[in-house]
Amino acid sequence: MIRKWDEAQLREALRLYLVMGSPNCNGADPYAVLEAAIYGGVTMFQLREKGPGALQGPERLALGSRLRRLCAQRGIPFIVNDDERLALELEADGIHIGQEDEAAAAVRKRLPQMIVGVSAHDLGEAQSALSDGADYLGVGPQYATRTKLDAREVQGPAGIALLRAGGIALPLVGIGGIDASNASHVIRAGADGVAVVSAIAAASSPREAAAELRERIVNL
Ligand SMILES: Cc1ncc(COP(=O)(O)OP(=O)(O)O)c(N)n1
Ligand SMILES: Cc1ncsc1CCOP(=O)(O)O
Ligand SMILES: [Mg+2]
Repeated sequence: MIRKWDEAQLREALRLYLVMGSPNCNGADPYAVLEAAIYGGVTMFQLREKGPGALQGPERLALGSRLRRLCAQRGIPFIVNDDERLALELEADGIHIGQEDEAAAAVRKRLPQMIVGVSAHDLGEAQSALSDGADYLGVGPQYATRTKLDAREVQGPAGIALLRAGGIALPLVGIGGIDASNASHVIRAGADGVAVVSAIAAASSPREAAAELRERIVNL
């Protein structure tokens, strides 16, 4: 089976991963936020339309199609959070699922062509995700976050170092409370990149916020 993104390309794409939906954009148009963020250096995008005020039904689909098209035009992977049906409708490049979502092995089997990302909080979950066929891991929360109210306990970059020391070589990103001040610690712990919501989506200039993050990640 031919996948559009091989492992090396995926590792590169995970470098600066923007995760967001309309509730994260401080009233700004998510399209404008994503467009600016890509100019600033974002390399992958996940539509996570979740939380108070999240769009539903046709409005969600319409937003998803606009963002999907933008990612295709700019050549960056477009991932959908949680919702397999929406991922298929939007012809997404991938889907991200957590420990409380559908079983990763079943999703992998149904969607062999897609990038499958899985949230992992410890070595056991990372090993299961690997044997279930995950393409990458999201590991966190690295730092305190106000974006995900049901997030697990903060683990810090040490959580990533533990996975690497335990033999997990899969592409992975840190997520949770990451901004330009702490991103380098996450990369140094062994992550391929950082996944960010508010540090870019809620910034007064998403373009500048993305550029600053990128600078901190690339010039270590
Ligand atoms: C890249 C990335 N990592 C982790 C998550 C969190 O997924 P999950 O645990 O399923 O929580 P929700 O995002 O669904 O609230 C993610 N979305 N992306
Ligand atoms: C989706 C998710 N998963 C773990 S923490 C988190 C939210 C990260 O948001 P922020 O980057 O604003 O802290
Ligand atoms: Mg989820």
